Amino acid sequence: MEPIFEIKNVNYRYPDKVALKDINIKIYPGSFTAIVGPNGSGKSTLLKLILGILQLQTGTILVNGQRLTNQLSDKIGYVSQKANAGNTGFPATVREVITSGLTQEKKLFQRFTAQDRERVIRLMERLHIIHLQHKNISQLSGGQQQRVFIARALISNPSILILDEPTVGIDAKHVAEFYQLLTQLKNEGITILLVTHDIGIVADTATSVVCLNQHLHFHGTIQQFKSLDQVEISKIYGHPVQFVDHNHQRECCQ
Ligand SMILES: Nc1ncnc2c1ncn2[C@@H]1O[C@H](COP(=O)(O)OP(=O)(O)OP(=O)(O)O)[C@@H](O)[C@H]1O
Repeated sequence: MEPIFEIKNVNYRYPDKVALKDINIKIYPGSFTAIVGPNGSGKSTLLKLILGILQLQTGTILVNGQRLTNQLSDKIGYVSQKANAGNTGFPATVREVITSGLTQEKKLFQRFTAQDRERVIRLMERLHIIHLQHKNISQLSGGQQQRVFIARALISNPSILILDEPTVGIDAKHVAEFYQLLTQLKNEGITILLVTHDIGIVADTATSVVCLNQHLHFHGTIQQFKSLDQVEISKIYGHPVQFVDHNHQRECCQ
């Protein structure tokens, strides 16, 4: 199988800080990859390079074997770290927020069609937010808002969904529902790339794991990741990280 993403020999430095050193990663279609690592380890920088928000300095990133272009970036849906917290004062309804995800594929002044409206409704049904369609986004809980931002990212039918710490500020019950939704999307064939601090949730939902700390410290399947011992994981994090058994599953306390 050909990788959907190939990151080759990528280095990145900000004026006063080296963020990434010699990163090589292959991501395969239909996988759910969690990118983990301590604060400041380069996770968001890597996502921004993949998304073309930051320009590559060295190395290459291929999507479906090609360098990223505007056309290819339509295949990627993105939910940013600030998506829920930053938009709470935004005066728009759920339906308007999701419809705004279609503007990328519209030409200037092109109107939304009945088909577009139908697509938005079908997606709201699929994500169980149809009952919220006329509510203002600011009236929703963090978990509901996050579903809406995922819907906005999915409306252009991307084959890849990239999320940067999407559950910050969301309570435990809604976090669990949120990961069920991501698992459902993965089962529907969407490739998922998720930056998170939550290793416990990763162990339950991801199929592969990338551990960053400037360098690539680990890249393998979830089974290989679970078989790493605590000393190895603590080395990656630069401080002790302890796995505990909870309901026969390993969870992680940092
Ligand atoms: N615009 C910037 N200018 C200068 N340095 C930056 C900039 N953005 C990030 N950095 C630095 O680059 C390093 C990597 O940052 P990055 O945001 O990629 O880490 P991260 O793993 O996503 O962190 P966190 O988990 O805290 O969100 C950090 O030391 C950070 O301070």
